[in-house]
Amino acid sequence: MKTLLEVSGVSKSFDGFKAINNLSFAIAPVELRAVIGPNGAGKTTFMDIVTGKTRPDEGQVLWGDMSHSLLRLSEAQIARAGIGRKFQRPTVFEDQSLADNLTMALKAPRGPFRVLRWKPTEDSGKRIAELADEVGLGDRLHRKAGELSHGQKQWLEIGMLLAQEPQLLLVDEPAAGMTLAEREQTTTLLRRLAETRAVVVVEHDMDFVRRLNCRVTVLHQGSVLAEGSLDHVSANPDVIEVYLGR
Ligand SMILES: Nc1ncnc2c1ncn2[C@@H]1O[C@H](COP(=O)(O)OP(=O)(O)OP(=O)(O)O)[C@@H](O)[C@H]1O
Repeated sequence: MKTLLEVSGVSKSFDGFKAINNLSFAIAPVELRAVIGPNGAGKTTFMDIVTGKTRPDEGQVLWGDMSHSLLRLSEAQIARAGIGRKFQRPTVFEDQSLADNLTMALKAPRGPFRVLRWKPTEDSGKRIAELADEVGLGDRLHRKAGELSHGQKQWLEIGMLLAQEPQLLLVDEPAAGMTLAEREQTTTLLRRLAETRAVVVVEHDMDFVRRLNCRVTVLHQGSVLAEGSLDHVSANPDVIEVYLGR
């Protein structure tokens, strides 16, 4: 199997506490993966390490066909290499229209001078409409982002990430604060996005994870406790003890 991202033997301590402990994780170029685990299992720290926000004490993080190490790259370089991260709280510009938000995202990524040189073209207009369609907001392009529901803001932000054409999308607790209908649409969206790229979803909501219908990695005390289908990991006595059974 081809691997897009390979994390191997990674550890990270904070004041002597091992938040990540000899963690290994790999994802294919086209794959949807859910990461679950109790509070403090290391899920956020794992994403911080992949995106360059936190430097591990040991281990490797390798990326792409050429297995380049990400460890020496800055957060901005890692984003440009093709890793997009969606934080839990949406951070869209509420006073701007959806089209303006998406325009900023199109301009943003590739170095500071791109913003200066960037001019709207017919192509960029088309791309903005495509991005809005892709996240189910095609009919709201000229509405202000502040008028969107919480779930719709999350989709807009995913659209803004897609503007940068990430090969790997990391999504932190998308279901939080969403209505049931929004959660259902979000699972559909994430599954569709993962048909052409790698998507890692960190989530506590087990119904949401079930609907993602993908391979699940269970983290516990900074290591992988179990991996496989949700049914497989749910039947694991260790997983039941530390997470699902509580
Ligand atoms: N910058 C930091 N300084 C000190 N301790 C930290 C830091 N970042 C994380 N930790 C600790 O590392 C452990 C793992 O935290 P992390 O946030 O990665 O877990 P998590 O699985 O994302 O939890 P949650 O589900 O609650 O978001 C926790 O015990 C946390 O307190």
